Amino acid sequence: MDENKALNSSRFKRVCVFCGSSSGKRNCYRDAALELGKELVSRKLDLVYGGGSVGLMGLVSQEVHRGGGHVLGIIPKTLMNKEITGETVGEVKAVADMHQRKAEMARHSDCFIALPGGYGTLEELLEVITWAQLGIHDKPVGLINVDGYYNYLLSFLDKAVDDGFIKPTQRSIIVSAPTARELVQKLEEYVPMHDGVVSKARWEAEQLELNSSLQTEIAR
Ligand SMILES: C/C(=C\CNc1ncnc2c1ncn2[C@@H]1O[C@H](COP(=O)(O)O)[C@@H](O)[C@H]1O)CO
Repeated sequence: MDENKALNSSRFKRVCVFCGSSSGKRNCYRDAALELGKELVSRKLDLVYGGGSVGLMGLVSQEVHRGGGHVLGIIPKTLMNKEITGETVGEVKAVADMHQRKAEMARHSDCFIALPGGYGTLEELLEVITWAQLGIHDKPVGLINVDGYYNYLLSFLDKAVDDGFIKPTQRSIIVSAPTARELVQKLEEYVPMHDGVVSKARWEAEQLELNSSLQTEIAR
């Protein structure tokens, strides 16, 4: 198959990106954010992210927006102050709090990608892995291990498997690769495991309920 055809026929439509609200101290992190933005554009994939223009979040979102992709930023009302998150490109969706934000980011996406980041990125990444482990969703989850940034996290997960806290089958929920291109390709090929304990249908119904009460709250 020719490469352009392969790039245009993704199993995904919308990709959720978790990444630093800072840019980090090394150029490789900024370069990786821009490269991910370009990769999404080349595959005609839309972006869902935490909103705002700070740090790597700003770089990815601006790159996708510049390339003509749709950008959806999901921001809690308390973070909507431009002094905190900066200007957001594309569509902005306001939510009540951080919990609603994560649920909405997940609901609007077909897969998840983490770039380097800090506590916020780790928390978002680990939550969607936990949801996959429970069977709440079966969307692929991956991280871009830019210049070995996540080596310690990946080693820690191996230690958790060795010591019996993570099942070997569940270790494979998280996919990693050094570049955006390699990671997206791996996510395209990812086959979800099915030994979760919670019904996906029930979770989706709960999200719908939460969403309608949220709309009422925001409208007030
Ligand atoms: C606290 C600071 C800026 C806050 N601005 C943010 N704007 C939008 N989204 C944010 C912000 N901070 C965190 N997030 C979410 O968490 C992830 C980034 O957190 P990290 O700790 O920087 O890794 C990101 O994916 C957002 O969804 C001033 O630094």
